Amino acid sequence: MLERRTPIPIAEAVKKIMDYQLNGSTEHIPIEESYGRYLSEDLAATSDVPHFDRAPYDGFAVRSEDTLDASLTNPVEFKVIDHIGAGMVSTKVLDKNQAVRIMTGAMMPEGSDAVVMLEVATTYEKDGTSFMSIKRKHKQGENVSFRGEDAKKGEALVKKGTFINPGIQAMLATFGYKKVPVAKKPIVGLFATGTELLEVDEELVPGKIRNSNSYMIAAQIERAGGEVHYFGKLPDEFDTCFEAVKNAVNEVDLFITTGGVSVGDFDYLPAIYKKLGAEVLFNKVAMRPGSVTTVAQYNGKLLFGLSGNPSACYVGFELFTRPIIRRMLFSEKPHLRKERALLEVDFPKANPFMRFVRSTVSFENGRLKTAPSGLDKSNIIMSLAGANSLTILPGGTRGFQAGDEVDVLLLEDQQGSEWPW
Ligand SMILES: Nc1nc2c(c(=O)[nH]1)N[C@H]1C(S)=C(S)[C@@H](COP(=O)(O)OP(=O)(O)OC[C@H]3O[C@@H](n4cnc5c(N)ncnc54)[C@H](O)[C@@H]3O)O[C@H]1N2
Ligand code: MOO
Ligand SMILES: [Mg+2]
Repeated sequence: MLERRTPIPIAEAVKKIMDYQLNGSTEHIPIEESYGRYLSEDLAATSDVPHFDRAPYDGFAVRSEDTLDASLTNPVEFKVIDHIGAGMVSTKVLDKNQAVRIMTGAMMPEGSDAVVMLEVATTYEKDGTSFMSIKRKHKQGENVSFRGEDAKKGEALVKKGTFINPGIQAMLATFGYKKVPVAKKPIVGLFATGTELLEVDEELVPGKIRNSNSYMIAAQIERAGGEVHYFGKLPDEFDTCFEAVKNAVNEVDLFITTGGVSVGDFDYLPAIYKKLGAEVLFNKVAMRPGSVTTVAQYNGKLLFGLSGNPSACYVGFELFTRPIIRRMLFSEKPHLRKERALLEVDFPKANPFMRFVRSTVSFENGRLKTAPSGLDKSNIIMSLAGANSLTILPGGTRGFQAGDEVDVLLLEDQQGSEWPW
């Protein structure tokens, strides 16, 4: 007899997964390789930045008190006693009406407390000695980049779990991180199931299709921050699949299969979970697409039985697998970022289940708007290419109209949501 499946609300399904407090771990990698990884420790400033007062302009370091009488009608003259570039340190101590020619980035000489920009100084020589004069006064601290103005030692800067962007790389370098503590990428195992599946380089033959899910999911795993361990494709044969899954699960942190989770005669995943003795957390979710998404727990490992239908598979990954990967990357906001957007088209048909429409969000006059990125059926592949978001249409008895404000989940965003449900 056909097993009846009871759909559970999506929030409940996501919660059941997130209740598995899978821990991330740290590894130290060369800073050159850290772009695109996730910090595994909070970052604080290990020194003041800059760690000395310095000139932000090319010009002359002076004592501001010596400039007080300078005016258009009364130029004040300074004797130039030294000449330093960035990285050089003057050994001179400024005395009355003395200046040091200084370049951007050089340390302020002792005694100086202001910088005269080259453009406002008149320079000349008398008997082989350099002088400059100015026609306006400079305040104490004028044109000085002070120690600690960028960061103070001990100041909290970035939280762990943050995506390392080019700016964070600059920060890491500034604080001397030759090796960077990052979250180890969770290893996500992947099998595609289906006797109909051809390899990418195989010619099309009647009844068979090229396996696209593996490549799609592999890219999604990488986008989420995980490492793909692709085991290949499997035919719809119980024993072959059972043995393959049983052996593969032990080699990875999380495990994904695509296909074979529905109620077809060759949909073996439910029976495989049963024979393994895995605990099924849910096997039906009140959502479209991806309603057949099945998640099980086996020896503390989560097994994601994603639908074979490409769009259902895609959505199932983003809603259920992505957040646990991000959690293992120490993120405090592991779910897709949720925003409000204006619908650009009508969806007249009511749907009992919550729908996730592959969409393109864009900005118009500072407001987000959203439109489907293609045909909205779960077996459709082409609509995935332009999808940078999932538009959420809650289930119920009514449809939606262009101009309605709806929630969208952003797929390409690093900020995330703490809990979007
Ligand atoms: N009687 C019912 N039939 C179906 C139901 C249902 O509730 N009752 N649910 C439908 C829904 S919704 C979905 S979604 C699919 C889920 O099917 P499976 O997860 O079991 O996946 P398969 O049957 O293996 O494949 C479905 C579909 O996707 C194609 N596919 C599979 N793998 C790949 C791949 N790697 N690359 C590209 N395309 C793939 C496959 O050829 C099928 O066309 O079940 C419905 N049926
Ligand atoms: O799981 Mo199916 O629509 O729900 O694609
Ligand atoms: Mg099936």
